Amino acid sequence: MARKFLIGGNWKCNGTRENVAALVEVLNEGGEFPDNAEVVVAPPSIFLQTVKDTIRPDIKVSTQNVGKNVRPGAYTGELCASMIKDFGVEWVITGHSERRVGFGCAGESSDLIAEKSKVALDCGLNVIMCIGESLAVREANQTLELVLEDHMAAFLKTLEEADWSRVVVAYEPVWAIGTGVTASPAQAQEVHSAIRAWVGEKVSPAVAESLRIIYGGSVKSSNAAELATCPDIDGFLVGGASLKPDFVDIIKAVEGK
Ligand SMILES: O=C[C@H](O)COP(=O)(O)O
Repeated sequence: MARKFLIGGNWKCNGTRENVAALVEVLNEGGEFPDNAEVVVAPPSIFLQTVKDTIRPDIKVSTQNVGKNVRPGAYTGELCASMIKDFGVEWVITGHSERRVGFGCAGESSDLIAEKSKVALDCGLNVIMCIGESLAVREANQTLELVLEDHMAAFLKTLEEADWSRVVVAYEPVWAIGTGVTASPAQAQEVHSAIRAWVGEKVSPAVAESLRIIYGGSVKSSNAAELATCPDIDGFLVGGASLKPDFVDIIKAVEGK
């Protein structure tokens, strides 16, 4: 069965009330989306309510992170999985490289990210789990080692086979995020296909076949169509361009792919 493309817009820490409303309007007036595209946007938490209430029904909403605790409690600054579920949000993002690095604070480890992902899955949420290497790792020829044996291995250790049906893996090379440098289709395809083969071996061939592996890193409408022709690229996680009308063109770029 063909995998449906997942196109995610990660708004990161961007937006004012005014331009969030304007962005929602652009998306709402963006016309019909391709049948083979599923669209999710992840606004900053403070805008979740307004986006959820005003965005077109065929765009789902996601948080950009999730706490590791299932239940509400004394966790200042966190959103917990049961709270997100109760609020009616269906998706969460985990393990974005910006959270792994930590903005000058303690970053999130692969084990913590896997733990958070599992908690979210157990609460019935869908999870976009991010992985990806830095430029130094790529230049040292250690991309697959890091992505598979560290990032993916932590998920493997923590998730059960049934969990993978609500998982999307987002491969985001850190050197391509926000830099304008996109991985070439060949570079992205090489890693995506290695991830799928690894999942086939370590989890099951059926899970590997149905798993959506999306690419993130300077995706724009000008490169989306070509990336979408790669057999193991099942969509995109878009940062900068998801804040612009270009996001609608990225969604439409997967038409017929
Ligand atoms: O989550 C999205 C990625 O970090 C990609 O960001 P970017 O499209 O601005 O490069």
